[in-house]
Amino acid sequence: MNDRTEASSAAAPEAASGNASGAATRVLVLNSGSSSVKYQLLDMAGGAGTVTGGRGALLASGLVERIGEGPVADHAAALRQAAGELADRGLGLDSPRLAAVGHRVVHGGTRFTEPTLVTDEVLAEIEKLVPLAPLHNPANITGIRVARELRPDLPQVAVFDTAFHATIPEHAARYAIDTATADAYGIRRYGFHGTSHSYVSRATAALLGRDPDQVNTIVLHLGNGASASAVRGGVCVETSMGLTPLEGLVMGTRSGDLDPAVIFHLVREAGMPAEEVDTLLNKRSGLLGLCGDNDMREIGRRMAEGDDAARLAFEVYVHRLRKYVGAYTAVLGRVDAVAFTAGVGENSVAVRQAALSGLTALGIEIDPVRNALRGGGARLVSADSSRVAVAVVPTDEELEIAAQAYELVGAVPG
Ligand SMILES: Nc1ncnc2c1ncn2[C@@H]1O[C@H](COP(=O)(O)OP(=O)(O)O)[C@@H](O)[C@H]1O
Ligand SMILES: CC(=O)OP(=O)(O)O
Ligand SMILES: [Mg+2]
Repeated sequence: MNDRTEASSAAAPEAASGNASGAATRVLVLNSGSSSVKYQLLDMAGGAGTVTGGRGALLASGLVERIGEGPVADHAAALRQAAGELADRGLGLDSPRLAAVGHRVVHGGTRFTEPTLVTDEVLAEIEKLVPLAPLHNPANITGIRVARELRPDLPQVAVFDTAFHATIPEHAARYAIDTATADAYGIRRYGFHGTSHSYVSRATAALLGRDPDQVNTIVLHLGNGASASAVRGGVCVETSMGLTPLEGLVMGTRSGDLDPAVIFHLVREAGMPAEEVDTLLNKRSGLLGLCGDNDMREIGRRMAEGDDAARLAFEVYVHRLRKYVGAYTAVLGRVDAVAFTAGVGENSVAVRQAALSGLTALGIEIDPVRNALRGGGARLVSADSSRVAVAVVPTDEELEIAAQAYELVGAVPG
């Protein structure tokens, strides 16, 4: 349990909210991952605003980790623990100040392309999408159920990872397989981490002092899961994750792109059942599969000690990134900015440097000194001579989810 609650806000939550009127202006955001639950309580009294403009005030945040490995038996237990932690600070779910709970839901299929008020019917639809996001949607559903149980009267808003990618043109969303089969089984590129790609592309435009509709950006979201997107004038036109969050970049434990025949080869030659191949590619591949570690910090330490497996894992990871930067440059035609975000993107000087060095022909020049400076907020790390701006832009999926949920409940009568 890593408690990030700010002591001052916890001690005087009402004062910290900047809202003395007692109106329901708070949103609790739940981001339930495959093995963790992140939560944030925000006060949106200033208005949902634009995400890069008016900001919600953070009242509390926390993280319940290692679900299933010890005292926290499952996601329901983790959510009850989170609710208990908030209650201990006088910020419990029973507060009349709460306007909504915003839930990150990873897969929204083709139906959910907007933030959606959760009803029984909506929940049933989200359940139907479990086979397309087996590591993520079940946790999101548990989050919704527990929050509903604790506060049945409160609006629950689902904000979908796939939503921002709904604008991807058909030629990029279609896989080149038999159309009838694809349509019968919903097989197409959906894309994920959309809340982050959306937020970061707008924050990058703001950093450049330009309107989002004037800026073409390649966003590299590099967390445990990792994905790239090409955003033209604020509209997503391509992304690296596909039917599920397995495609594309090399990730902590996921392979990303590979020849689909690898799967048949493992089934036929190694006698692996499909389930085992699924687990191999999702949980025992990526950086972990290549070198035994999925944390980029640990890989950096091992590389410094001359560890060859760690070095190779790093090189496979950045080679894939470079391929996507090149491909998305071709897709966009004109690139104004490349933006790095999430745990690895925001913190790994070495990944950013290696991924973008030698790309002068594409107009991309990273400045090693700027890149090595550790800083808090959004910042430029490109050389002055670079045609393309290179930026490090901290993502804030929770704030974006809160803003979207608050905007929606504001629009709902009653
Ligand atoms: N200082 C750092 N240097 C390099 N990598 C880092 C650093 N801090 C965090 N990371 C990486 O960020 C990853 C987690 O990113 P995050 O965006 O929090 O993931 P998620 O939201 O998917 O859990 C970790 O696996 C770790 O490799
Ligand atoms: C969709 C996805 O990969 O999410 P995460 O990075 O949280 O695992
Ligand atoms: Mg994340």
